[in-house]
Amino acid sequence: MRILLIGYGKMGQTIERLALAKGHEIVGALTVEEAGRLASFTSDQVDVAIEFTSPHAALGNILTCIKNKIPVVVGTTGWLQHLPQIEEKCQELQGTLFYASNFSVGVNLFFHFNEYVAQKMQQYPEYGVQVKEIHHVHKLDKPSGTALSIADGILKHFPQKQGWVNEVTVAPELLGVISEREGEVVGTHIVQYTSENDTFELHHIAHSREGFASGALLAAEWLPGRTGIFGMNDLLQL
Ligand SMILES: NC(=O)C1=CN([C@@H]2O[C@H](COP(=O)(O)OP(=O)(O)OC[C@H]3O[C@@H](n4cnc5c(N)ncnc54)[C@H](OP(=O)(O)O)[C@@H]3O)[C@@H](O)[C@H]2O)C=CC1
Ligand SMILES: O=C(O)C1=N[C@H](C(=O)O)C[C@H](O)C1
Repeated sequence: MRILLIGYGKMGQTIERLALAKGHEIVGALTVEEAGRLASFTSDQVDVAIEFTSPHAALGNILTCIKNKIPVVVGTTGWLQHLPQIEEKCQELQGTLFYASNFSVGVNLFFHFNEYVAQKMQQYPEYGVQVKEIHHVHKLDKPSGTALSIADGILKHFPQKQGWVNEVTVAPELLGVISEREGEVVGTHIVQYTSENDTFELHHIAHSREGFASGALLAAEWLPGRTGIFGMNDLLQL
């Protein structure tokens, strides 16, 4: 497959390594300096683009790919407020987008178990719930995209909670989502239920970026030939 990497940082470089090992071709790897080159690529040259850049760059990159009929896999977090605009463009131009707050198979299993546990725990009001995420100090967005997906999965089953706040809270109508930035931590997510008597946790620790990269590559192999907006549930059928 001919892959265009949009973003050539920690994720772009990990994806390149795994893609070359699987026999794929990298037709370009764009950084900030070369961002303007994106518009010149067409679907004749690229089978799929993989976008891991920064929250403020994702919207423009996605719209350019849709305009140029290049299927695009997006891992960048912190841009979901623009989703309605992207959905509209995608429908208008028959575009192809795959996005996930986290491409690791383990985290997507975690999402599944998180919802199962939330559904059960909602029946036991003596337990409080909170989400915690820990990432490296370079991360630009908070809470992490993964923590927001986890929060959505909890809020769906806790009708008494009206939303989340990015701090510790004891307000029963709010879900606390705590963000910590520490050294080079790849990505840790914890859901914690605590009563006066005990605490139990769902805990996911990414040991490296390979899990994210191999998931993004799986999505890129699956995507060409499809039209619409897809995510990990479509790919993994969990
Ligand atoms: N969904 C998932 O599974 C995962 C998502 N992420 C998310 O992916 C994103 C990137 O992470 P990571 O690789 O660690 O970040 P890095 O900072 O290591 O790399 C970002 C790269 O994007 C480039 N870039 C920034 N803006 C543009 C632009 N407009 N056009 C082209 N390239 C651009 C940067 O260029 P330059 O080198 O010139 O600065 C850099 O090469 C983050 O939002 C992160 O949260 C991360 C891991 C997993
Ligand atoms: O910025 C990162 O590094 C990561 N970002 C994603 C997120 O915001 O959830 C996924 C992963 O945790 C690593």
